[in-house]
Amino acid sequence: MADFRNILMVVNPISGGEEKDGLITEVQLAVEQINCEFHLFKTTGKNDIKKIKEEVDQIQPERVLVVGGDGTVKIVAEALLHKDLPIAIFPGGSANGLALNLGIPEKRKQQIEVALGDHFTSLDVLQINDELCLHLSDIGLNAELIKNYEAASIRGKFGYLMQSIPTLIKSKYPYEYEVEVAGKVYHHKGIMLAIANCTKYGTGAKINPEGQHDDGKFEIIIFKNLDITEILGTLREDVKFNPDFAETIATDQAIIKCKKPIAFQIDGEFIENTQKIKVRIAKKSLKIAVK
Ligand SMILES: Nc1ncnc2c1ncn2[C@@H]1O[C@H](COP(=O)(O)OP(=O)(O)OP(=O)(O)O)[C@@H](O)[C@H]1O
Repeated sequence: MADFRNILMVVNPISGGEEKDGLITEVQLAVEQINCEFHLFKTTGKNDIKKIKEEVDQIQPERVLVVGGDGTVKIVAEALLHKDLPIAIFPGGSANGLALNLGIPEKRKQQIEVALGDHFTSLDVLQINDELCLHLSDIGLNAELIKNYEAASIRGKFGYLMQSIPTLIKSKYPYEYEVEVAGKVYHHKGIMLAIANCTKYGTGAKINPEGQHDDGKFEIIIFKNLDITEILGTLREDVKFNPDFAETIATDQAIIKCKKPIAFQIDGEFIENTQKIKVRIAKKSLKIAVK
């Protein structure tokens, strides 16, 4: 176990709709048992990046524990950018895609062991326009679904399910994408274009079988149609896409243009309707505790 003096725990109190006091108490006990000072910061949804930066500057922790979903991990990552400070993830959102990709255990005791342990991975991060992306971003139908989910009042997985049929009915797909990679321009029509740093969504759907979070590359995957058999196939571990369904381009930077503004999401948060996206990778920028 690593040697700590201060640990900061950042908790999103509303993520995943679950109560987190039990987890906080358990982690606090484990931290105090190793004679380390425990500091707690609860996000408010307003200016959290700035406030976490201030907490970190004041406390000078050796590790930051994050309790929340992908959106919360992203907030913490933005606050810690360019600092060599490892984080640990306690999956606590309705979508925990990054934790799933990194194999963070499901049992609390093991999560605490990992969080206070000394095994790490170095995650590449993507810069997409002015935003950071740790995991997965997409332009098209899935982002449209997230936009509708965020505008509705029902949270959690059921909330997504409730929005899926109206999204399918209202969306104006196929969308037209122009992808510029290494001086080459590709034109595609499809239901969605994913920008993937990892392999899976938080639902377990494996949309980027070739992806690795630390290889200095990301994948652009264009999904051409709503083939339900292929979509269900992404739930298998050994996914192989039919080229009529999906096409993949691996790169370290790209420019994506759309004919009309299309819904665009990063790590499960709707960003805006957009027509142009610039993506580049920053290699191994975030140190995360893993098994
Ligand atoms: N106290 C708070 N009240 C309201 N929103 C908050 C609060 N703290 C953080 N947030 C917001 O929560 C979002 C991140 O949630 P996260 O993705 O981690 O969990 P989630 O359960 O997956 O979320 P969602 O159900 O919205 O997908 C960010 O938009 C952040 O600004």
